[in-house]
Parts: sequence; C-alpha cells; structure tokens
Amino acid sequence: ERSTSSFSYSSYHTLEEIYSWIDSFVTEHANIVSKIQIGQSFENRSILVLKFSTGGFQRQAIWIDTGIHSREWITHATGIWTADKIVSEYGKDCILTNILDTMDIFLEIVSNPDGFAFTHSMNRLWRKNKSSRPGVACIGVDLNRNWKSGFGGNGSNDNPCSETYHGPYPHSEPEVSAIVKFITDHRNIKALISIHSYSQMLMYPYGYSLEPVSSKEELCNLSKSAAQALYKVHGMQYTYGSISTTLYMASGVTVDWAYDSGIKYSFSFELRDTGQYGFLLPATQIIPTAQETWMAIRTIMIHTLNH
Ligand SMILES: O=C(O)[C@H](Cc1ccccc1)CC(O)(O)C[N+](=O)[O-]
Ligand SMILES: [Zn+2]
Repeated sequence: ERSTSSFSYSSYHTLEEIYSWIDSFVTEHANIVSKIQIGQSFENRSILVLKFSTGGFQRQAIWIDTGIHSREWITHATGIWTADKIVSEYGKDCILTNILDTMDIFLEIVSNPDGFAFTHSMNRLWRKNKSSRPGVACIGVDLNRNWKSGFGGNGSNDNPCSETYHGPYPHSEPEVSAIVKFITDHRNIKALISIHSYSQMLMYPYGYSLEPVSSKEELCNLSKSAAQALYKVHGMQYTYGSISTTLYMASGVTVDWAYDSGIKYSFSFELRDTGQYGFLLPATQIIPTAQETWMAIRTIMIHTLNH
C-alpha cells in the first residue's frame, strides 16, 4: 500500500496486505498512531501492535486484540476498520476524543500471523498457531487456551491434535507470551477486549469456572449496555453473560488471565453471524459488522474512562 486511500476496508486481505497497510496507516497518522513490535511468532513473523496516543507517559490504556484464531477473518477486518475509525473520530466524536485525551488504545490486529498466513495458503479453517515440537505428531496450540488462568482445566484439551490443545505449559506460545509481557510490563492496562467470531455474543469471565467474578453485576450491566448500543446500529441481537454460563467451559482463555491479572473490564466478543456463513462471512458484512461492534467497544471504553 503506498497510501491507505487505495485500501478496501470492505474486503478481506492477506497478511502481506495488512502489514503493508499498517505501515501506510502509521505514516499517514503519525501524529496519533505508532507501530510497536511486541515479539515474533513461532515462524518468526513480526507481532505488531498499533498504539493510539495523544501524549503523556504510560497512560492508563485499553487493549484490543483480533485474530487470535486465524480463521475468524471478520475479526481482523473489524480491527482494521476500527483503527481507521479511531483516527477519523478523534476531534469529532466527543466521547472518543475524551477517551484518547486521557487514555491510550493498543490494537493488535493479527494476533496469530502464522495461522493467518496458513488460512490463505493451505487451510481456510485453520484455528491454532503453527508451533511444532519434537515427537509431537500434530501442529498448533489453541492460543485461547494457553493462558495461565485455569490452564489445563475443563474446556481445553491436552491432546496436541485437538483444536483446543492448550499447549505444554501456560504462555508456552510466543504469540501469547508476547502479549503477557507487553501487558505486564505496561502495568496500566484498564480494559481488555479480545475479539472472536462467530455467534453474536459479548462475554466476560470466567470461562474456567461457573463461579461468578467479584464484579459480576458491573460487568453484566456494562455488557448489556454495550449489546444495546450494538443492536441500535443494524438490529443485530447479541447475547451477553459470563463465558461459562453463556457459551461453555473454556480454560486458559485470554480474558480470564486478564481479569485475574487485575484488568477488571475484560470482555470477549463473538462477532457475526449465528451460523449461516460462520467463519466464511461474506465481505459485504465487514463494514456493517465493524460499525455495530464499534458502538459496543466505545461503550466499554467510556465506562472504563469514567470508573
Ligand atoms: O472456544 C473459543 O475459544 C471461542 C469462545 C470463547 C471466546 C472467549 C473466551 C472463551 C471462549 C469460540 C471461537 O471463537 O473460537 C469459535 N470457535 O469455536 O471456533
Ligand atoms: Zn475464536
């Protein structure tokens, strides 16, 4: 991409196209956006994070990740659109402007670059990363089961050939340990939003337990408000609640680790649709999905700013 003006926000893109767009995007909006490499994937691809900041030092911040499961293409596409929305709305939307005048936003668009490249080259429905270990027949760890909280519990699998294989030990995967290191070293992340597809859900911890989190009421009310803001855009209904009670038990997941690390406002989205197209959501739904998701993300961000 020489410039982002030729980039289509209503299409799906390859890893190379996204990385090239990131460089153009950062160049074009250098006053508010910068690019950070937080690590390297198993196959040595750069792991990139966009930082949106209007100044300050180590400001309280919001973390958003998309694409931890490589086949969930709508999430990378939503992340890209969201990046452009943030820079477009700063100075226009007073709520977003208030957020960025006080907080930073970190956005990791391709959180599983090896898996994502593989969905374009060999297997569109690949979910895991591409790590391999001597003597292990199958490839890949489920990056949404590799986190320390509840690691190895119900709702994860110790079989390396399973789609929910949790890996040999917590944070064994470079794609996970890079985020853990970044967030731990930052010490001022106040909200984490980890975006998946599909099912149209907005969920908060825990996945590894049926026990309610201490901030259950607040997180339930906030997810309700966020789901309502989303619904107003295109009439899409999202269910909301804790992972284990709304969907199923899932252990070693991103948001449980975040919550247990002190990030109270930790949420996971399951974007469109409810199964008609599933992971193969048509590109015509990218912008509508991103538009409605933005209103939910914005609701979570303003609550985080005010609490
Ligand atoms: O099992 C998963 O990791 C997600 C559900 C989820 C999402 C966030 C935290 C715990 C579970 C479902 C999905 O997005 O991966 C879709 N899928 O099952 O392929
Ligand atoms: Zn997923």
